[in-house]
Amino acid sequence: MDAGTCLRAATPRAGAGHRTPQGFPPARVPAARLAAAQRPLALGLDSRRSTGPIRGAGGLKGLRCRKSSGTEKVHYSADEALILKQKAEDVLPYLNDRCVYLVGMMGSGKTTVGKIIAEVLGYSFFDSDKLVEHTVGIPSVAEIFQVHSEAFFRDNESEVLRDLSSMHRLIVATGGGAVIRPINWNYMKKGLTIWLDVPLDALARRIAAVGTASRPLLHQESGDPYTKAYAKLTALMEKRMDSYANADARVSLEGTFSTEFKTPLYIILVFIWMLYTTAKA
Ligand SMILES: Nc1ncnc2c1ncn2[C@@H]1O[C@H](COP(=O)(O)OP(=O)(O)OP(=O)(O)O)[C@@H](O)[C@H]1O
Ligand SMILES: O=C(O)C1=C[C@@H](O)[C@@H](O)[C@H](O)C1
Repeated sequence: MDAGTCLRAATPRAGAGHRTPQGFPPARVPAARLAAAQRPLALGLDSRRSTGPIRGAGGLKGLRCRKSSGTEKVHYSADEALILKQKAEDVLPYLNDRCVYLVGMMGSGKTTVGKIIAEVLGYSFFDSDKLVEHTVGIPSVAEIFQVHSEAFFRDNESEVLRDLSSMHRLIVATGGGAVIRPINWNYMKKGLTIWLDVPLDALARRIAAVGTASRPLLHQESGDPYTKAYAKLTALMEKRMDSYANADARVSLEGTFSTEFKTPLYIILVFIWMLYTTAKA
């Protein structure tokens, strides 16, 4: 499948009119380049390297990024890394130390993409689900839902977002449902918000592949995981579509099951481009 037809960057509202900034690649990277990850390069996603003290930590003071269970390396060729570095340098002055919040449905890649973006920009990465687990003292969102309730989880999620909103230079992967509470938008709008919009079909496949146990809103005891996840995601998306559309920008992924998308370079480039246009606006 042609990458250029599968992935496009778009603004959530029609007519916002983002222009391609000078020097940025068109929203298309040759497949050959994507496949050319020959020389592994120092763009590792090591969560332990993104853990420096953060400014204005408020209620989350002293907390460090704990999302990853280990070191995940994403290998780029030297050419690709250079492109990313240059694009990051273009974006940073416009970000002006603001936080970037990634919003989107469960499985849309907020964590995967967020860690890479943080690495590229030299920002710290946080996952709001993990922060809720940390503050509540229960190791999984599923257990928080079980022991307490969804409402309890949402209250804590709002508190986490409030605390994060006083900080700087963070990439935050938000929980899939963080968008449903208007107060959370008050917090997130202190930074930039990007909606990672992935077709439900791709989401259901990804989620079915890893199981639904960690995602309480999708969990079911029996039945085909893909079919059930797809049905539940569809219902959730119907309720949330307008909320996601509050984001400052939308990155839309179509036909994501092409193997090309296992290499996130293209997505990252589009993200950086969206950040550039949004931050500059
Ligand atoms: N572009 C992609 N192509 C294929 N698989 C992907 C892509 N991005 C992420 N994935 C896979 O999809 C799954 C979900 O990704 P990830 O955890 O980053 O999503 P998320 O939005 O943070 O989810 P949640 O909100 O449920 O925590 C993971 O197994 C990840 O490897
Ligand atoms: O979409 C949702 O409502 C959720 C997504 C996850 O990230 C968790 O925040 C939780 O499982 C709820």
